[in-house]
Amino acid sequence: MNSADSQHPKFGPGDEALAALPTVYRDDLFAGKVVLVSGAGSGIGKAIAFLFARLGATLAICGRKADKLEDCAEKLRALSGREVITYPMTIRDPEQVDAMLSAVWERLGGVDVLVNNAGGQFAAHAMDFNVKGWNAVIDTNLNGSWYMMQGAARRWVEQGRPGNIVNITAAIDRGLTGMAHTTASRAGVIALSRTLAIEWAEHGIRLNCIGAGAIESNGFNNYREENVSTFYSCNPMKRAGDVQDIAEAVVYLAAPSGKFITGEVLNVEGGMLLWGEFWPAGKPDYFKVDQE
Ligand SMILES: CCCCCCCCCCC/C=C/C(=O)SCCNC(=O)CCNC(=O)[C@H](O)C(C)(C)COP(=O)(O)OP(=O)(O)OC[C@H]1O[C@@H](n2cnc3c(N)ncnc32)[C@H](O)[C@@H]1OP(=O)(O)O
Ligand SMILES: NC(=O)C1=CN([C@@H]2O[C@H](COP(=O)(O)OP(=O)(O)OC[C@H]3O[C@@H](n4cnc5c(N)ncnc54)[C@H](OP(=O)(O)O)[C@@H]3O)[C@@H](O)[C@H]2O)C=CC1
Repeated sequence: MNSADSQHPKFGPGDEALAALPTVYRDDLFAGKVVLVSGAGSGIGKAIAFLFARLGATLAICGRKADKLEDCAEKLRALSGREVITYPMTIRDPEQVDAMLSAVWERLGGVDVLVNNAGGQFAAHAMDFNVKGWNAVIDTNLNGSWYMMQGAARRWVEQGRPGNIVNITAAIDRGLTGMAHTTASRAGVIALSRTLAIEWAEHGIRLNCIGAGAIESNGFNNYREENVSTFYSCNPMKRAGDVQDIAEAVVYLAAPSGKFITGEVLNVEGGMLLWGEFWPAGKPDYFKVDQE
């Protein structure tokens, strides 16, 4: 997405709108804090970065595409007047993760909050997955998030300072048809976070997950139009969430409001776990009920 497109994306708010979205938080909540957001060049990650910048944080952002990151960083600098570090890399490569974390720690002296937002999947029925596709999703969402978590935690322990991790996952408790690979990877991140919340409590490290439902964002561009339309009716609210719903939930968990919360999953999904159908790869005939 180039700079012009980022003002008028097909899905979700443009940059100008993003910078002015209403928020319940006070504008110095993260003053003096450093926040690292992965996948912040677009969609939900960008909204998270914008909100933390508005709340006084210094941002470091990473993702694969340098141009998207730089475009986002320019807007963040204009918004906050503070330094913003960009680091193009893939979270799938542990060496690139390590190099990025070292660079951020060196430039900013450390990080207070890590938001593991980078990730994704493709919509397909599980019978049709090939090995490469399965591995790509697991490697990105599960392994990538793990490298980031361990790398940050090691540095926090070394420095003797507390840390805070929020992982963006999906609302998977009822399964997600057409996304079996992502449910496996997100369940892995959730189980990992619960376990690490115990192991790393002695170091003052808190870890929590957001279970996102259908959130209107740049990510919708990866799905066929006829399937995207179902994302707006897959919950009792019969609408998609917006990127600020996730950004504000992340801030709630990362701020002092979340100081007694760890190992938790906060589902932000408009009630989708109670009711609704979601068919990102199309509805199989088996589930089609004749309407009389
Ligand atoms: C019960 C009610 C439930 C309601 C639920 C609501 C729940 C929430 C979910 C809402 C919708 C979800 C939204 C989002 O998550 S938005 C999106 C986030 N962004 C993305 O997903 C980014 C786009 N995806 C990717 O980047 C890729 O999918 C991937 C993660 C796999 C990374 O791929 P990469 O580009 O790095 O490529 P690789 O070379 O490593 O691997 C590509 C291989 O992957 C396979 N593949 C890719 N696409 C498809 C496809 N469409 N069908 C089948 N297989 C696919 C394939 O093996 C690729 O290899 P080849 O290219 O060599 O064939
Ligand atoms: N939108 C929704 O309804 C939902 C989204 N989610 C999850 O929320 C997160 C954000 O998604 P969303 O904003 O919607 O979609 P986007 O596709 O806009 O965001 C995904 C981000 O992840 C980055 N990314 C992907 N792979 C890698 C990698 N290997 N290394 C580094 N960065 C990577 C991308 O950056 P780049 O292009 O530079 O690689 C991109 O900025 C994802 O994990 C997504 O699966 C979960 C449930 C629902």
